[in-house]
Amino acid sequence: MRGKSNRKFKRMVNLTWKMILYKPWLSFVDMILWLFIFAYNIVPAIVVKEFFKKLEQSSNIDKDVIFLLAILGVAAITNMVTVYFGGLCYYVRDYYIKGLIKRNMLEGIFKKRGSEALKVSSGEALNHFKDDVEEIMEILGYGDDFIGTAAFTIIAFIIMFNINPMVTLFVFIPTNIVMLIGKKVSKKIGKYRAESRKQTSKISGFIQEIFSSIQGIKITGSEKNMVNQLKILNKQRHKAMLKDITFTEIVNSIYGSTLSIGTSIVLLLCARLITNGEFSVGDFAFFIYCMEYVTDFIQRTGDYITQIKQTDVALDRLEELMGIEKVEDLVNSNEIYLNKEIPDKVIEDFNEEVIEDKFRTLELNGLGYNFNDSENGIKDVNLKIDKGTFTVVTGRIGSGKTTLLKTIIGLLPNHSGEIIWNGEKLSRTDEQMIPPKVAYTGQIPRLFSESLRENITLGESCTDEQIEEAISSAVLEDDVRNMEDGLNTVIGPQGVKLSGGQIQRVAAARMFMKNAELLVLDDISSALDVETENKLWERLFEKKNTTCIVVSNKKVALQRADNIIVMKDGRVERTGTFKELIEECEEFREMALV
Ligand SMILES: Nc1ncnc2c1ncn2[C@@H]1O[C@H](COP(=O)(O)OP(=O)(O)OP(=O)(O)O)[C@@H](O)[C@H]1O
Repeated sequence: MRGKSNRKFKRMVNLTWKMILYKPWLSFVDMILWLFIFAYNIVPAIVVKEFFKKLEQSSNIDKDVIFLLAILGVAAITNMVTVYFGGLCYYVRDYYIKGLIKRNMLEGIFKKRGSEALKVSSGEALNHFKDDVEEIMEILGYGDDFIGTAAFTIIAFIIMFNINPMVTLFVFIPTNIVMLIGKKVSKKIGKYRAESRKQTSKISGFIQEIFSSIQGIKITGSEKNMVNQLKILNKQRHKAMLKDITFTEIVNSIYGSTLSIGTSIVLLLCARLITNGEFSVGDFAFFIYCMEYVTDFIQRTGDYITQIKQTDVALDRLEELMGIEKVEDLVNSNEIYLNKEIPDKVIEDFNEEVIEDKFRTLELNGLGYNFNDSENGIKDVNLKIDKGTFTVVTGRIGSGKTTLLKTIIGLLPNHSGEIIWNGEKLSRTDEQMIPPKVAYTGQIPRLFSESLRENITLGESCTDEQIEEAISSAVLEDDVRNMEDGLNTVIGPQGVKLSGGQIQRVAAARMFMKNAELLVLDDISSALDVETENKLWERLFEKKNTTCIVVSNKKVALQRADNIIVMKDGRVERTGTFKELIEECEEFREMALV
């Protein structure tokens, strides 16, 4: 238990320190300004004290009184100016650090294997990007306030103690009581905050799932069920939020009322002392003036303790989202290009392990991948694929075809075995098996709600001929001709305006644009009629030197294959040509002759 809180303490210190060091000058100026803003309040307090002292001595408004009033005016203007610049520093630094954390989070997610990037829905992930990053930044803001009000309180304490030690102690004793209460209850604040964040994320995730399955909901007439589920989730969130806010407010009011009691005691004491002549009206004014700021210090100390707990929750959530042990690494210094263009080199350097030599062979030696330590996945796959060949991976549902392809191209990591390119073992397949060497089209292609042209080119500049060639290879030319705006037709969210077969071929055209040496296609012809599918393979074979690995159970593809891999229960059952397998492999015969 102690070890855990030690780790959390170290984590918070490291994180705060790293954030400060990311913009050291801005942080330094920000801290000095806020220290000054809070500590400077002692000036009007002293002026008020002197003002009342003067009035006690004489009721005439002489030039000393006017001088004191002038100082008050200057102090107010100085305060306004420093608050303006303090705010500016704070928000500029806030902008940079939030940008840095979000940049590093995005990099972390992009650097993960494609199929393992996010453990939560994208709606939930967006919540992490917004709320959790906000909570992390708050720690600096509350820290500024805490340090500033503490500085004021120390100066005020010294002056007050010199005036009257006993009254001073009555001001400061409640401070310590509140500190203790804050420490005791801060554990619960963290618990309630974690729960309310969790419930909020659940709702965002569910709404995002509803948006992405509108068709399915309509077809099955499940609108009412969806609304009911949303109501249930809302109720749970309502409960969690209510607990969170109520508890936080109760804690805050404890801080407030403890102080009010302390203040009343001081007022009673001062009244007696003034009557006895041991306390001047000026001293009394000074105490009352400072009391407000000391109260503020106590309130902000409480807020700071609460914020530390809330930031801890955000850090735990980010560690889980990113699958990292040191969340402080999210503040590792990096250029974020807020005011300038990102140089091409930065984007090019993103994948560091680029393969240089032209494709000749791909070998798989004992390749294996298991989903979440289960038996599901692939085991001990051995294969050799030569340049210019057409390899079809086939097998029953769940036999491991997709997993095999994803492991080859690095969307999933290989838990065992190795992948060898031209005799060289690959170290980071996810960074190496990419265009221009390898191009992949998944089983369920993802399209953007942009035009057909943009979906095919993905924003890269290319000639009309290149696009036409890719469209022709994907047997998409008739479809484009029949579309209202041709290539400029906007295809709607995830391509809702296209048929299943069209979506597959748009994704294929996008892949052909890359002119890759090795093409990997997962069941891309599943929604095509026989004629279109025949054309697709024919055009693919016309491309000299292209090597293909495709998942398919269709005869058209199987009969054209140089080599067929029959998968069963995650293992390679047999390999061979169509003819060989029909004669020798019962598993294949049962599937292919259906
Ligand atoms: N994300 C996942 N988590 C856990 N198990 C999974 C996951 N994805 C697939 N599996 C399991 O791994 C095994 C292989 O799945 P895979 O998708 O590779 O099969 P497939 O042959 O491509 O199936 P299909 O023909 O339906 O596409 C199956 O038992 C499947 O249930």
